[in-house]
Amino acid sequence: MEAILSARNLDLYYGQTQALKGVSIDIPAREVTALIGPSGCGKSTFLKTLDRMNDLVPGVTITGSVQYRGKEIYAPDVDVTWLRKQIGMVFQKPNPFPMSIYDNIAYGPRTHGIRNKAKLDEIVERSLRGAAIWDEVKDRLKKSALGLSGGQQQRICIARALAVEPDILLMDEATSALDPISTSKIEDLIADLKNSYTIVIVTHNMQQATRISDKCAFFLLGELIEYGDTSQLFSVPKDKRTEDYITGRFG
Ligand SMILES: Nc1ncnc2c1ncn2[C@@H]1O[C@H](COP(=O)(O)OP(=O)(O)OP(=O)(O)O)[C@@H](O)[C@H]1O
Repeated sequence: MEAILSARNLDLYYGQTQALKGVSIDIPAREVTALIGPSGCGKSTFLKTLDRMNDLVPGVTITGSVQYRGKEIYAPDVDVTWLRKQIGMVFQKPNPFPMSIYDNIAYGPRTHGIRNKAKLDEIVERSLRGAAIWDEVKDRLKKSALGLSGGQQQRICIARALAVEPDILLMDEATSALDPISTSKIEDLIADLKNSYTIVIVTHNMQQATRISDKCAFFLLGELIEYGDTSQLFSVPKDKRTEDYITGRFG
């Protein structure tokens, strides 16, 4: 297995409160890894450590190691802008910028210095196609992204993430605010995207984890309890606590 992201003995404290306890994990390239576990167990915190989003939170202390393609992402010489270009994030609530669909997608490439109109047009079309929303928006690219439905807005956010050609996509409960049809479209999209990208998702929905993930990691109270192939984790969990969680005995 080629690990694209590896955490070792990762501890994270918010002030005095320990939210991650000695997490060690190898996340494979071009697969979907799902992080599951009850509310407050540290799933989002762990996801955010992977592109250093916790750095912005005052009072956070992080020890241990996270490597992206063998490079320590917490090393002092790491350019966080570069890191976040490699590792994109899609949030729970669709958050398109208050601007046109076109400008939403062109935003990232423009900040990275691309000005050429033909080049931007190409990136916008490729990204919207990649996020399976081109046909729905191609005739209204100059209209505000805020006029789209929630499910469409979320695909715009995925397209915006794809526009800077990331290596990895992190998704924090990216479908929990969406209706079942939009959810199913995004799940289909994730299945397509894993041919080209590594995807790590946080989900509360265990059916979703079984439908779309290859690997699954179960967290409890900041600890990684069990990690393995999704089919195995859900059919023959190794740890009693995993079994209790997936059978609905708690959480
Ligand atoms: N910015 C913060 N400051 C202080 N404590 C925080 C902060 N963010 C999260 N926590 C705490 O860290 C722990 C883990 O939270 P986290 O959001 O990572 O859990 P989660 O598993 O993603 O939960 P949920 O499923 O409810 O989103 C919780 O106890 C939470 O209260």
